[in-house]
Amino acid sequence: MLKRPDSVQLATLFWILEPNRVLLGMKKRGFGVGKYNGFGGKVQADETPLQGALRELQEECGLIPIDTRPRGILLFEFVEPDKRWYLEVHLYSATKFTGNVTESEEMRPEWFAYPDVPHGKMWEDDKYWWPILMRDSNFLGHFVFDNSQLLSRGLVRECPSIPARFPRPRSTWPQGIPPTDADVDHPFPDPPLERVVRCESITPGVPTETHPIP
Ligand SMILES: Nc1nc2c([nH]c(=O)n2[C@H]2C[C@H](O)[C@@H](COP(=O)(O)OP(=O)(O)OP(=O)(O)O)O2)c(=O)[nH]1
Repeated sequence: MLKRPDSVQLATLFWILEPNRVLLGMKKRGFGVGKYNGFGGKVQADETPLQGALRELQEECGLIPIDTRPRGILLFEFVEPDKRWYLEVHLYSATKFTGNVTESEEMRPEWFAYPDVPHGKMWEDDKYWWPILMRDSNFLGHFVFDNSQLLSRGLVRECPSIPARFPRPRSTWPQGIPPTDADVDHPFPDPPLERVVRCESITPGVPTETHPIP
């Protein structure tokens, strides 16, 4: 029997989306090493997610964004044999920036034309929300990873406005108790939401279609 979850870590992801190309970073060390991703990392205790996102972007690739927009929150749930823990990742994007693209100890930046984005070398959940990012909309997502790495199920919802924190069905957020096993199957608030995409019962390693639900 799993223990109650005891850990929620805030993190960020910043996407530099020019009209014809996106700047990705190849993670050179640590969690997700070898994968291409946006730029980001853990939010520090004295920071808001936006402050953390701006700091991480500059540290990892040297850029200062001009037209920053919040784009979504992803709640990643990692289920391990004796515990489960959560990463609440706040996503931002910008199309304009100042500074020069610079490689850092953590990330090797590289521009990709949109048709060439290396989805096979990115986190497995990304393909479920990437289309929403690409059509300039926003989203909330909840993904469960077994043994920290294998995506086992998830749910993404396109939604026009992004709340300050990932919404919970109970009013205990943000001070209170992380979700129980029962809560995490229904992590979203009631509508209004424009579109739901489910990717449940994923067979590890097998690409699964997303299913828009009208
Ligand atoms: N696109 C995508 N990004 C993810 C997924 N899971 C996941 O942790 N990330 C991102 C969110 C964060 O930007 C990063 C995790 O933070 P981190 O642990 O790498 O932080 P860090 O190495 O920068 O460490 P630090 O500098 O904050 O100490 O990876 C995922 O499934 N998809």
